[in-house]
Amino acid sequence: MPNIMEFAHQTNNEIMNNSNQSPRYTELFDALKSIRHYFIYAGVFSAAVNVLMLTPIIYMLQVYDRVISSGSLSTLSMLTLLLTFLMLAMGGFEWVRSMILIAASNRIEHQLRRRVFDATFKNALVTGGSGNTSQPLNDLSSLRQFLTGNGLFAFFDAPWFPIYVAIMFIFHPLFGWVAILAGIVMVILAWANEAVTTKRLKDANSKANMVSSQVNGSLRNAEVIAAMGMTEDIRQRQQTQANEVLMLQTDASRSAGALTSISKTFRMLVQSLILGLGALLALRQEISPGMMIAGSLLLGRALAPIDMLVGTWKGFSVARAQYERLGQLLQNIPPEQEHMSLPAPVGELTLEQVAVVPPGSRTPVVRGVTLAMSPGEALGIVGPSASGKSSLARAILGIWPTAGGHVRLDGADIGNWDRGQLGPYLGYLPQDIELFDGTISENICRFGEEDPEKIVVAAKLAGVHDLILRLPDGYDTKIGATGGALSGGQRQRIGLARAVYGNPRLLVLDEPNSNLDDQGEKELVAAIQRIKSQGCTIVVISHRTMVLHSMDKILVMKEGAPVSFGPKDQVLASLLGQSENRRAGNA
Ligand SMILES: Nc1ncnc2c1ncn2[C@@H]1O[C@H](COP(=O)(O)OP(=O)(O)OP(=O)(O)O)[C@@H](O)[C@H]1O
Repeated sequence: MPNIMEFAHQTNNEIMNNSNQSPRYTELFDALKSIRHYFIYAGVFSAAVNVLMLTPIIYMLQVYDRVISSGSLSTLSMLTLLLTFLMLAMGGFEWVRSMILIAASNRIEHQLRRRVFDATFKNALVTGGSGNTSQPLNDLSSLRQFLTGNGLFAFFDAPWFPIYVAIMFIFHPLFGWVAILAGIVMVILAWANEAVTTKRLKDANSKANMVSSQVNGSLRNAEVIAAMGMTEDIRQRQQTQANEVLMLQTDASRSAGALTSISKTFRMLVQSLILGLGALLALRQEISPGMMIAGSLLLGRALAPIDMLVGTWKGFSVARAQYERLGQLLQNIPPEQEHMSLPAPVGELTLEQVAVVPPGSRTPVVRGVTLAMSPGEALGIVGPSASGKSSLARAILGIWPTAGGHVRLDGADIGNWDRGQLGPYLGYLPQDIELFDGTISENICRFGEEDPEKIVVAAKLAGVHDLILRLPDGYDTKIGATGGALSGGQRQRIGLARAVYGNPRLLVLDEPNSNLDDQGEKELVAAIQRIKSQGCTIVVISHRTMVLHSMDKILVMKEGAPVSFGPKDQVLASLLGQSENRRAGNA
């Protein structure tokens, strides 16, 4: 079946490795473009701030060259009044500028949060586990914070460098040349800073993220680790990687720290030297004493943003890496296409030559499954371990795309349904039942709007109502992410209540009885009968015969392919016959 391999190849290349394409990050760029007016306003206020920053210099020039020589107190008081007013205005403009940037950052977060959230989840699905990280959401909030941080102001102020230099040229050409030279040296220092830190910081960050997700994974399995005395080995593994992060970060911080010190020292030195140059020119009567001091102040002003750029380069590099990671994610995971709204499904399930390739893999694990189920019918899937049962269940639910053939619900390909619209009509109890942090009722109603009546109906349908009432806080009992105060069997049964919440039309149960005793299994069979009688199509993966006897049809899987499919009695009889033949052969 060559088309399966092609699909797998395409899946890997197109979905996973779009990173090979030239990075354009159109979506992220467009989002930033949509808030450009905020940056324009911030630029206008920056211009006003930068013009007003000349006020103290002009004031000083006037005081030196006019007030001191004329001894006019009224001129001094007028100038001082004007200075106070303009400085207050400058402070106000600076405040407005930072408010504008805060508004811009809130806007970008609102605009992208939902999309990044969806992409983060879809990424976890399509990468088959390697992309299970909340990093994109952290990246978004850090990027937003950078947009409001001080570092960004440097980018607004830096373009004013030529204007300050032009004024210095007017004072004296030598002043201008010194400023240009100093600016060039500072830019070289900033560039060197970038060159030595960026790669190290990027490596350190991705390693740090890996370490943190490994630690989270270890914490989730704390019991296994403690029981088998693995703490020391896990700690050492974590420590080795944490040391690498530390080394990379230390290296980057050391180089950045050295270059920042050099840059600061250089700026202070040049500022003093220009004062000396000014004194020389004043002695030669080429400039006034006021200009001598104004020159030094102007140089300080012109170089300040460049100095700030050097200081914030680290933050800028981190923000750029975040921008690239986010851009890459949004590029790899395009927004969900709008699907046409379909009428509520009745539960007609058809599989046509279905083939499945796990995300991130190239090998098909299910091939050629064809079957049809009517509403209210139950299908049992049996087969040895790793025969593709759970993979087929995921394809039936549309969590994994089919690599060949079609899974149809009410005639429409499961992939063409709008997930938001379809979700309430589907119920799923996976093999590893994950309950979420919250109360039992929140878990049962899938964290949607709590409807006590529907919650109790679901609990009764799943046969767990009495069990829940016996718990200390009943439906309000808090359970942690790992199931908290519940036993394995209780978790499984509450998972079943969550799956049947809202009267779904298609219910997929992956080994729902793995943690149940005989009594629990009897209750499960009764629950399946109740759910069936409501017209829900049920797919159950199970090894146990008690559950299989309550099914209508059975599919037997082996090594990813269907071995037989048909009415329960017929398939079970043939399975029984086969195993008796084997036993007779062995005897
Ligand atoms: N995320 C994945 N990425 C790659 N391969 C996978 C993934 N999940 C499952 N597989 C492979 O698919 C094959 C079928 O696995 P699946 O879980 O569907 O089997 P199963 O019949 O449900 O097994 P069991 O009865 O043990 O639960 C296995 O060989 C497994 O290694």
